[in-house]
Amino acid sequence: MNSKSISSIEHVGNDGSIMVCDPYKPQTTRKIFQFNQIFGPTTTQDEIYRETQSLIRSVMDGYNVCILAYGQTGSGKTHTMCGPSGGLSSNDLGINYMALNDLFTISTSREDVKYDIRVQMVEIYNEQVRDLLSEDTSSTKLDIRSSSNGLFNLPDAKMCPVQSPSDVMTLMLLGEKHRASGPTAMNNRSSRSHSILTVHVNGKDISGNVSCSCLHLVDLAGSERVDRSEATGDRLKEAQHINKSLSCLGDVITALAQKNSHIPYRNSKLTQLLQSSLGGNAKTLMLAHISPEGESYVETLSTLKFAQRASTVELGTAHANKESNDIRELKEQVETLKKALATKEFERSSLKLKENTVTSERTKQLPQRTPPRPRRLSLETTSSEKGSIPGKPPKSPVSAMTFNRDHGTARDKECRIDGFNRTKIHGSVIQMSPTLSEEPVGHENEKIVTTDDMVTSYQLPPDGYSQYKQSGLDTLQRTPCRSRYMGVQVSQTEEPSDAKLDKTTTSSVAKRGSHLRRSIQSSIGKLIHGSERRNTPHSAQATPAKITTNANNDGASPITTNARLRRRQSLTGLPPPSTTMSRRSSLGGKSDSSVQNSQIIACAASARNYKPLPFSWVRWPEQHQCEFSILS
Ligand SMILES: Nc1ncnc2c1ncn2[C@@H]1O[C@H](COP(=O)(O)OP(=O)(O)OP(=O)(O)O)[C@@H](O)[C@H]1O
Repeated sequence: MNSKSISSIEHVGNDGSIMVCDPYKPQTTRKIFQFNQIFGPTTTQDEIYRETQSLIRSVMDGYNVCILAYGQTGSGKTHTMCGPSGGLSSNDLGINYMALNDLFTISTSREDVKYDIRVQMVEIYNEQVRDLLSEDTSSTKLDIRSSSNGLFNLPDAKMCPVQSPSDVMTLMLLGEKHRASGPTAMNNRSSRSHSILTVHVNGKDISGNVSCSCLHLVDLAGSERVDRSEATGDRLKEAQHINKSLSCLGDVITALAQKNSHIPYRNSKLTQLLQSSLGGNAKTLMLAHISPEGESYVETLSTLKFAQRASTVELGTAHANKESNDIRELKEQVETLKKALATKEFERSSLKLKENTVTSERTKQLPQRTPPRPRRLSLETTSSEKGSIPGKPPKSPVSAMTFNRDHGTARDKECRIDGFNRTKIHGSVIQMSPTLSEEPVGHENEKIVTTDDMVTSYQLPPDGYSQYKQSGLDTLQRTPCRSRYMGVQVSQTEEPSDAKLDKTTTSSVAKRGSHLRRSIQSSIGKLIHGSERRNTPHSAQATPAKITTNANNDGASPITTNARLRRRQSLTGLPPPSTTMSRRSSLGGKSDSSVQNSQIIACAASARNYKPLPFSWVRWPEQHQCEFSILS
């Protein structure tokens, strides 16, 4: 303090009170603050340390302790904590050194406890944490990690074991050397960073009881008014970071004092690292440094207000981090069991994962070995398979009808029915959906719906339809009764107009769905295979009769082969096929009617292609049935 300047401190009481006023505005109100202890300018380092010695000793008992030096720049923080700048003399040693020295003294005095003391020293410079005990501090930027107990620490900071006070002296000189400092108008050797010296103390007595604690000795950078410190360039940048982090510290102190639910520890590296000391169960001591000169009245008032606020913070009850041998053994057992459990869980999950992998691989391989067989398909396939056995009739489609009725009816109700063909199309799709839903959806299943959507009028397969159009047979589309199934519908409704059909169809959706299904089912193994069987003497009569039965759902009006052939001939003008002609030759053979044959050839070729896959038999005949119906 300049001897010529006027002091802002009017009175210091023995009870820890202090009264300040602005010496340049004597008429302003005096401010009185109350603290635990006030130290004057003539107080020695040793006297200050003695006030803190009890705290230092409690570190050896397992308590966490933090001593902070706060105040404006040039107020003596570094002097108090580290001692005089430029070297350590035995007379003016700072709290840091004296504290560590004391720890060693206590350590040697307690013969029944073995202590392990390690030291870390870091600084927060421009909001970056740097290791002061590392040889190359510029490249050693430390990350703050959150530990399991929610507190922050610096696991990557160099931890130096110390055996004696001389070790401590060496490390502190190294840290001071590395610490960022620079001259300002307020201080020739102003600290431009916050330094944190952390002493980790682990003790273990002869009974096996252990204690673990740490001591934070914090020398904060001084708050400064830039107009007074005349900081520019790097100094200005440093000052901004310093003031910002100190502001964050003030926010945390304020939040703690007001017992807010949220404490903004994460707003700065400083408050993160000091979280356990500021709001935890540590024993914390703040040394507030002020400059008594009148020019610093504003800073002094600010520092005193801050310190008073900090003094109102209620820390949690400090407790020693001690563990008895029994507790420690139990904890070790718990940890061992936890690790064993985790290993078991891992093995179990690995096994489960393997099983899932094997299952999925099997599932992938399954379709290759066994093609998907929809329920309805099984009926039709059975029918076709049985149909290949002479004398054994195809399986009745009743079960398929029963199965499809429910689903088909439900779907029919949802659909907008605007005509026979649309109704039929939906019927055919609906028949597929419940069947397909029980099997893995295959590519061909998707094609079914697509094809139905595309060929809405007559349910032709796309390729068949194009060939059909090219052949000129599309004129048949305008003929209302080209489909056998349509013929059945017409006979029931008598009027094929859309309006009547809508009424009829809507009122008897379920029936029509059944008819459709029966029709398609009967067509699936009978129009295709049946036509093959027609070439054999025993099946030539049975197959068309079954088709009609399925279409009419009553089995009362069988159609003979001759009638069928006559009708085909009347529609197509083709001569009746030879009885010895196989289906393939009759459809795809050398017929005069290239138009009809080309159409049917497409279907037959499709049938050949799809034949190895029973699944395809389900979807293809539906289209084939319609195709065949139109042409027949
Ligand atoms: N109690 C004291 N007795 C003798 N000299 C002191 C005392 N306190 C501080 N000084 C001197 O005042 C100057 C500034 O002190 P110091 O560097 O400790 O301040 P500071 O608060 O740490 O400043 P900054 O925040 O800028 O680092 C130093 O030269 C220091 O030796």
